[in-house]
Amino acid sequence: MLIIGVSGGTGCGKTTVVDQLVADLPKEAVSVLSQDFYYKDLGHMSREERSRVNFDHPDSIDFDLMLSQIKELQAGKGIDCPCYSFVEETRLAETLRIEPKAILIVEGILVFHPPALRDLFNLKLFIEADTDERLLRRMRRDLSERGHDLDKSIQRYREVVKPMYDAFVAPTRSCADFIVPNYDHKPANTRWLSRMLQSEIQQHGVS
Ligand SMILES: Nc1ncnc2c1ncn2[C@@H]1O[C@H](COP(=O)(O)OP(=O)(O)O)[C@@H](O)[C@H]1O
Ligand SMILES: O=c1ccn([C@@H]2O[C@H](COP(=O)(O)O)[C@@H](O)[C@H]2O)c(=O)[nH]1
Repeated sequence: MLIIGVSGGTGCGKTTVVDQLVADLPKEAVSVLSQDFYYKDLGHMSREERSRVNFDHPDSIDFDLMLSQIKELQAGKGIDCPCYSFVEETRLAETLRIEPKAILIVEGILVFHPPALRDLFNLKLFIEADTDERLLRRMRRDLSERGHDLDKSIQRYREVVKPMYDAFVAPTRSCADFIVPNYDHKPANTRWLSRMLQSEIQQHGVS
């Protein structure tokens, strides 16, 4: 199994780039794991307490579970991974079945942070967009999809998102094999990678 890590700051376009790659590859050859699936279960907290959690600090992610599930996939076993609701700010009761395939893409702001996870990747991509563009994309998404209001979104960005990006995300840029630009209305070029992965699949099969 080839494991590809995709990271970069909030709003840089990780999901967009991963979707592009998935669309270019046979669906029986690729599965995707998002770091977002592994936000810790906060069901024991009130709404008010959950809204004060720092979701940009590595401690907010259950990396032990994430690592053990990736290792299960590597061993050829399917996993039931947790589902997370951004609107409820906690884990949902349902799980998502993911089967092992030839290529596993793992994406998230902090996936290059823990050395044990970083070392599992055969290829590391860091997606890059200007900071102001990332902020605008994030605000639009927070308001339209994640149930935040403008004040909450601005406050979180200032107090948590930006400082945590500087402390934990930006330093991992240098460990990436490729920096992939994804600027405003100039979609990232991922054709080279799709072609490389297609030839890998042809040589080694889909599982
Ligand atoms: N090159 C681009 N130009 C304009 N908007 C983009 C571009 N890439 C992504 N977006 C938009 O920005 C938002 C955040 O992108 P997304 O892929 O979810 O980022 P991430 O997963 O890194 O947080 C989405 O609404 C997406 O459609
Ligand atoms: O309940 C939550 C959990 C996380 N977030 C924010 O999500 C981003 C990471 O996701 P991206 O898709 O990479 O933007 C992180 O910056 C958290 O602040 C949230 O808003 N609510």
